[in-house]
Amino acid sequence: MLPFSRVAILGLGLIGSSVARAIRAAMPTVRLSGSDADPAVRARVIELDILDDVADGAGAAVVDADLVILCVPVGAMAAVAAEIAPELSPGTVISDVGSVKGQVLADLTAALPGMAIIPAHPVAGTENSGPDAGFATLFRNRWCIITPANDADPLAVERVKSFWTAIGSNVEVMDARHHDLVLAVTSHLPHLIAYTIVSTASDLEDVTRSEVIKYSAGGFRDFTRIAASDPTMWRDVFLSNKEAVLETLQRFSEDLSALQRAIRWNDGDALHTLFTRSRAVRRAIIDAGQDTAAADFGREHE
Ligand SMILES: NC(=O)C1=CN([C@@H]2O[C@H](COP(=O)(O)OP(=O)(O)OC[C@H]3O[C@@H](n4cnc5c(N)ncnc54)[C@H](O)[C@@H]3O)[C@@H](O)[C@H]2O)C=CC1
Ligand SMILES: O=C(O)C(=O)Cc1ccc(O)cc1
Repeated sequence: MLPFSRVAILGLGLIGSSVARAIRAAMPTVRLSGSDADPAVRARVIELDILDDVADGAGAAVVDADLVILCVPVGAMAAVAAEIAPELSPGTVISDVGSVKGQVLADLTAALPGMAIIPAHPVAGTENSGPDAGFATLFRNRWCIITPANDADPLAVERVKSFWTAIGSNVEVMDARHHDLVLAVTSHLPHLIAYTIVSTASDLEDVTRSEVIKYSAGGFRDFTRIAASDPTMWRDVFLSNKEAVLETLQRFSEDLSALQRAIRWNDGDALHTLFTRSRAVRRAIIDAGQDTAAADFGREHE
């Protein structure tokens, strides 16, 4: 039996449109509605024909839905929740895909008292945005972390778990605060570092912009992919996960200072030890089947 039969998706960019495509592929009988604040996105989604019904407003999209998924930047979750509040039927499950969970759980709980709120974070994405960037296999074999409050309805949690499993994800349930700490290290800090490196390189006065582009081999090129990620989305991530990001950044700055000292004092052993440890982390990720670059390449050519 399907966990949900009428799903509404609010925010039809990379993630919202991918969720829609994945539902169509895995659960074709589910009735799909949705909306987006941007009229150009709504028009494009109608052209792409990935939903049964594209409404002009979020309120109209959620009428009769048994699952509503908010796929907007984390800073817009509270406003969207307030907009849909009067239109929700009792028993509707509310979820989201935000990259930060503590703030979103608090915002949704405040705006939708008494509703079943089961936040989720598919740890899958790309640097692209908008409905054309989405694809049905985005969540296949990727983790989706579900972060319900302690007193959440266990049946609603099970239904959201089944939903993500049906579209190919591996599901883990975690406390929202713990999620935010883990993701600060594995996702938010790396994005901050990529934004900084690209900005530093293009600011350097003795290296012209064209040289940065011309000689952007290997490492720098990889950083530019991450640094091309959506500015609104990432502004919201850093402002919503301030505490964990600042804590992680403090640790990172200390480690960077230690490296600086090792280089200054020709401490080759310290450098070698650190680089050896890092290489082991990369190998562990590959052994665990979590290196997604090859998989992404495969998908683009499916
Ligand atoms: N991009 C990624 O790789 C991943 C993103 N996420 C999360 O998914 C969410 C969506 O991100 P993307 O799909 O990448 O962004 P996107 O920029 O591709 O799509 C977001 C859409 O939300 C719409 N929107 C913004 N404010 C709105 C409002 N008040 N009402 C209705 N629609 C509104 C925008 O017009 C846009 O079409 C974010 O919370 C992000 O943190 C989660 C996993 C991966
Ligand atoms: O493109 C990449 O490398 C990403 O890291 C994608 C991504 C961005 C944000 C998330 O919350 C989850 C995944």
